[in-house]
Amino acid sequence: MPIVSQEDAAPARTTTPSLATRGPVLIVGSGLIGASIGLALATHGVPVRLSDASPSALALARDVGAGQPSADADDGGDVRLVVVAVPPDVTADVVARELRAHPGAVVTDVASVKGIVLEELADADLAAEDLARYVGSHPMAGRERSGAAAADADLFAGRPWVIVDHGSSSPDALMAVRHLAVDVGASPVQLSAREHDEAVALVSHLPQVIASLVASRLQGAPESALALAGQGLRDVTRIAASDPQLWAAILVGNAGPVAATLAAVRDDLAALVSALDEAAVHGPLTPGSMAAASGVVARGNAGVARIPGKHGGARRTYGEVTVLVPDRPGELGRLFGEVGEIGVNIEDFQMEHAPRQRVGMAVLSVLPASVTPLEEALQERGWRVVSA
Ligand SMILES: NC(=O)C1=CN([C@@H]2O[C@H](COP(=O)(O)OP(=O)(O)OC[C@H]3O[C@@H](n4cnc5c(N)ncnc54)[C@H](O)[C@@H]3O)[C@@H](O)[C@H]2O)C=CC1
Ligand SMILES: O=C(O)C(=O)Cc1ccc(O)cc1
Repeated sequence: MPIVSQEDAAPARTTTPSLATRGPVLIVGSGLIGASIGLALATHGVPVRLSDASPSALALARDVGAGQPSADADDGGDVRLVVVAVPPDVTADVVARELRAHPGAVVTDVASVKGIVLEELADADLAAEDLARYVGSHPMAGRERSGAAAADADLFAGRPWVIVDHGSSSPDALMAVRHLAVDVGASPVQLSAREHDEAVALVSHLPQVIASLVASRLQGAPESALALAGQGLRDVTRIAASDPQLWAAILVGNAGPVAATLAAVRDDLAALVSALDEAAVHGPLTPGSMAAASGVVARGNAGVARIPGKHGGARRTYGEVTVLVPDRPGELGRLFGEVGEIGVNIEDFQMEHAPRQRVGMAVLSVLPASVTPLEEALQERGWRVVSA
């Protein structure tokens, strides 16, 4: 996300925007998620006010065009929607504070854990009519970088956005949060706090812990070993670059479901380690060791086949076209432009780099029927296509 001057940033407007969400919207916590929501709304003309405990985080979010600091806001009117986008351990306190501060507003939060926020809110001594204006939510999109510098207006496009009715959320409040999700391009999914927390323990919190554990084994590895790293290691460890403090709050905030999921992995791991120990001592053909090893990989095959496609629908099998791309500025953009001119949609994309080579391999996922025509058209245009 490029830094833009305040003059270039989307202006706050009071005119009726094209979205269902009505402003002013106040975003409390203008880091990665808060600023991404602010950008998505502000670029469609919704007036967005920002606040943050950190003045520098606030200034950065303003500079990327995510909205106006609430102290400077000149958009008139009362806040209609407050989005709390602070770390999970302070979320309930901030939600309670904002419910009291804006008696006419719907308040939502985007914390990655939902049960603990509800438990803490129950202790906040809020009036029933105030609690009715609160709806928990969680956009299932993010990245391994924090802060507004990594914000992206398209972060939520095509992603699920979980909405949690705590039992006495008002229909108007639920509708306002659904509108927010849809307006930023996401698909609302209603779940209970418990259903949410158990689901994210498996699909989000477990992958984070495993990525971190794998990457932590690399700390003392010799350079000569690291130089052999390929795409598999990069795929498994991308999210190991995440913020330790934020993730500590997420993991302890969802301690029960995360511990249960990790215990199941520990049992699978213990069985494999014991089979491999036997094979190490008695040889690779020791009875049971092949079955134990292939079982781990085969059960992984079955699991990975169940991950839905990029917009949450059934997983599609795409064909791949691999193209060698010179390691020069602009070459990838030229490739994408030419694939567009050829009339083929890129469904997914991966860049693979071999250490010390001056080319990268762009792996384009396209509909199976497009593979051969695309390969031929790219070759005619002078691209080096790697045959499957
Ligand atoms: N990072 C991710 O990929 C995702 C994060 N989330 C959730 O979104 C929330 C925000 O996460 P990020 O934007 O990634 O974090 P971030 O670190 O980029 O931003 C959090 C911001 O909150 C501010 N803040 C902290 N305490 C505050 C307080 N008491 N009052 C006002 N501001 C305060 C910080 O100064 C910071 O600017 C978290 O609850 C997280 O669980 C949800 C989906 C994805
Ligand atoms: O980067 C990824 O693949 C993610 O899955 C990001 C993410 C991180 C935390 C969340 O609460 C939700 C999504």
